[in-house]
Amino acid sequence: MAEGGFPPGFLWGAATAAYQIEGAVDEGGRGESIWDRFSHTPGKTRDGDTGDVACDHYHRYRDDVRIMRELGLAAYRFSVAWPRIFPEGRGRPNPDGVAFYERLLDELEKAGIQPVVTLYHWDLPQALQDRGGWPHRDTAYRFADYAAWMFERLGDRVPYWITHNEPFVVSILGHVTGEHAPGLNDPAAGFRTAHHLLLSHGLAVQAFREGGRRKGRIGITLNLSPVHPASGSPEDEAAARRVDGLINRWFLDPLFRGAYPEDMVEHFGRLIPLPEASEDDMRLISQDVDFLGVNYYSRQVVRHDPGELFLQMRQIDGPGPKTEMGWEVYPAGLGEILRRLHEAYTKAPLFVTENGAAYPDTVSPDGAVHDPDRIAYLRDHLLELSRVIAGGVPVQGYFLWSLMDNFEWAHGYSKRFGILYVDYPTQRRIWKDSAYWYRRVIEANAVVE
Ligand SMILES: OC[C@@H]1[C@@H](O)[C@H](O)[C@@H](O)c2nc(CNc3ccccc3)cn21
Repeated sequence: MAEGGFPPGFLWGAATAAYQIEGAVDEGGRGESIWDRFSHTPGKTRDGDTGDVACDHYHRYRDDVRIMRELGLAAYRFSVAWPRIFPEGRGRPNPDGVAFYERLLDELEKAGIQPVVTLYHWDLPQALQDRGGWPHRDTAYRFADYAAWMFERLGDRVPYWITHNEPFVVSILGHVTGEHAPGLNDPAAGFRTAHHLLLSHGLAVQAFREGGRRKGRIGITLNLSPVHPASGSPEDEAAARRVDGLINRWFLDPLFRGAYPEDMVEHFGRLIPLPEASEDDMRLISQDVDFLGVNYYSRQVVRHDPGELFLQMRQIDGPGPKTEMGWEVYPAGLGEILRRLHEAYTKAPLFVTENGAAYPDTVSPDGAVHDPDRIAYLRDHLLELSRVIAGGVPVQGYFLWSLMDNFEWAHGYSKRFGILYVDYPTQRRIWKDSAYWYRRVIEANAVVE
């Protein structure tokens, strides 16, 4: 392949998530989620922003799919809101809830766009949180019931299933730092959550396999980052290894090696009561997946800090340019993490299930949205991806985060990741320059200027 080129059939897509774009939180029989409760809790999100309306995608999905078709997307990654299917998280399914996703699948099918469905992108039914949430082992079995029901109902129409989006973020930001729903500060609950998310993934994979002949493929999506020491000192190298041990290896090792990383079990075991990891659990967790989804945004740079309780480290800014999130633009990190996965963890196909950047986009007097920094970010990461694939790593698709500006969790609507600008008061979608550029990349199946 020429420099910047991609293999024939490479799957070009864009990604979103239910709570970030759908809105209509009280329509169609949807139950409350932990993000409804969290975002309506004063002080938890910027300016008190909530997903009540978001991008109103619940009502505008036909127009949004039309734009996806005009972009030339081959695939669209979205998540199903569990509380739309099971408003109480369990029991009787809600026909209006699944009907929305069937309508969305109809539009995608008409547009020739393959659906990539994430079953859990952070919006746990509040009713399950009230019964203990992810720290409670029973929630893993409720997720498996939800997943099995979805496989039965939509399995013939969905070629790619992703069980979870970023168990690290759900565990740590939701249950240790408290920046995300349900907003806990309880490390022991965080590690129980991590184990139950992985267990629920394994139970779902088992249900998927037991469902007999299945046309689709199933995997999981992890946020993965290379972790570099701030200096070559032994202390900084060790700090980087510890951070790598939590962000990356705490999830990769159970999934692909059937055990938690020994060094980190030793490290955290001294600080926190860790959950029992039975052989049966680890066998379920480490079943083969058909693919691994990788969300990549940036690298981490860390130095030793003996005063920090959890990992004795301090994250520092890398020298590169920063996006609006304060994340360093570091395209080489995408190649580093993908090559490491292929060499050290799995020969399974990989997908970049999220990559993108937030910048302070504005609508120019001419009505256009000029976002050269985003185009540069995407171009550099796609050039890196092209080189990785040319080097033999089986990356089969790329999903840009995000199709449209949306509710950026605790940052509310203050951060814009979309290639479509959303004018929230009117809900107009305005193509940014990066949308026109991405359409040209897809048409060429190669990076363009
Ligand atoms: O922040 C941008 C996106 C977010 O909108 C997606 O819902 C989520 O899947 C997502 N994950 C990351 C990268 N991981 C991460 C790490 C620490 C804090 C927050 C996100 C970025 N993003």
